[in-house]
Amino acid sequence: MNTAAAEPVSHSLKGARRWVVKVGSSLVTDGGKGLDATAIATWSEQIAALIEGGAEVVMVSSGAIAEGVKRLGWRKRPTGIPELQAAAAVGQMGLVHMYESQLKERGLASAQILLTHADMADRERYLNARATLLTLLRMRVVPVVNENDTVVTDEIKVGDNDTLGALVANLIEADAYVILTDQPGLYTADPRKNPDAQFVHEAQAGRPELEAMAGGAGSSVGTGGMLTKILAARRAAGSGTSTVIAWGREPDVLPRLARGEAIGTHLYAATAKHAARKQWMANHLQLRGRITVDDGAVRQLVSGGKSLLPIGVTQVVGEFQRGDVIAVCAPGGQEIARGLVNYASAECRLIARKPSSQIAALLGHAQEPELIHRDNLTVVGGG
Ligand SMILES: Nc1ncnc2c1ncn2[C@@H]1O[C@H](COP(=O)(O)OP(=O)(O)O)[C@@H](O)[C@H]1O
Ligand SMILES: N[C@@H](CCC(=O)OP(=O)(O)O)C(=O)O
Repeated sequence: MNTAAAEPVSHSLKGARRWVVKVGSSLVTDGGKGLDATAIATWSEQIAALIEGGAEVVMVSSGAIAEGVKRLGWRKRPTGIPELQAAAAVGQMGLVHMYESQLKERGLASAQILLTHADMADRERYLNARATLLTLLRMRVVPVVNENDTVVTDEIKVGDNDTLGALVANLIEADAYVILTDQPGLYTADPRKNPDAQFVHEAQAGRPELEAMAGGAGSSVGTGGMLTKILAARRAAGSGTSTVIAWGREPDVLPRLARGEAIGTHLYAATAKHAARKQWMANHLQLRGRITVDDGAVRQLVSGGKSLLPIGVTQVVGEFQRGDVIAVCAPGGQEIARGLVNYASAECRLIARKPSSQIAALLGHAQEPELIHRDNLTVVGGG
C-alpha cells in the first residue's frame, strides 16, 4: 500500500479502452439540492473526450431517489420502501433526461439501462445484458446505468450502486472502473471524522486492511460510504478491472486518468483480464452439457482463437439453457474448451452442422451467429 506522496505511484489507467464510470448521489444532485446540470455537462464533456480517443464508456449514475425526493416536494428522504421506489421512479426521469441532453450536445447518443443484482446472477439475463451493452458500445452509444429500483427492495436498503458498477465492469470486462465521489479518494480513516487520516495513493484491490479503513457514508444523500467502494474494487478485480476512486469535481479527471496521471486512489487488479475470465469460468460455473465439434472447429478454437459456429457442431449431449456453461469436445472425446452457450440444447440440436445464416429460419429467431462467442470461451489448457 502506498500512502506517502513521495513514493512513486506505479499503476495507472493509461491504455485503458473500456471504462465504467460511476457517480454517486451527492455529486449528481449537489448534495440533494437537485440535478447538477453543470457537473453532468462536465462529465459528458470528459466522456466525449475519452470516446474521441477510442475508448468505450458506460456511465453508472445514482441520484434517482435524491432527485425524486426533491421533485415530489418531500423535505427528507423517506424510510418506507414503496416511497423510496416511487421517488426513484420519478427521479430517474430527470436523471436520464439530463444525461441524454448533455451527451447529445456533445454529439453522443445515450441509452437507459436499468439492472438488478439478480439480472447478473441469472446466466441468460447476464448474456442478454452483456450483448446489449457491448452492442451499444460498438455503436458509440453511452449506456447510462442505474438499479431498477422499482423491482428490488434489498438493493434500495443498501443502496449500492458501487457494487452495481463493479458487476457491470465484470459483465463487460472493463479495463477501468472509476468511482467518482465527494472525497479525493480513500484515506486511512474517514477524513470527516479523523483529520489525521492519510491519503492512500494506491493498493492492490482486495487487500483486507483496506476494508478496516473504510467507514460509512459521510452525507445524508450518499449511502454506501467507502466500504462499498472498497468491496466493489475487489469485485471488479475479479474480472481483471482496476478501480480508481477520485473526486468527481476534479477538473478533467477522466481524460487525465486516461493519459496516465495519478489522481485519486488506484486499487489495481492483481490478475490480468484474460486470466481472470478463465479463472471465473473454471471456479464459478457448473458444466451443464457437452457438445462435440469437428476437426475444423477444433482448429478454429484452439489455434485460431475464433468463436464456435453451429456449422462445426456434430453432437449435443445433455439438457442446457442459453447462458449455461458447456464443454466443447474434439471428435475423439477430449475436452478442448468450455464456454457460455448462446442457445439451449434443443436449439443446438436443430442448428448443428448448419450455417449461421440459417439460424433465424430454423429457430424463428437468431440471438447471435455464434454458438459460443470467443469472449465467452476458454480453451482448456490454453493461454
Ligand atoms: N476511509 C475513508 N476515506 C474517505 N472517505 C471515507 C472513508 N470512510 C468513510 N468515508 C466517507 O465516505 C463518503 C463517500 O461515500 P458516499 O457518501 O456513499 O458517496 P457516494 O454518493 O459518492 O457513493 C465520504 O464523504 C466520506 O465521509
Ligand atoms: N438507485 C439509487 C442508487 C443509490 C446509491 O447507490 O447511491 P450512492 O451511494 O450515492 O451511489 C438511486 O439512483 O438513487
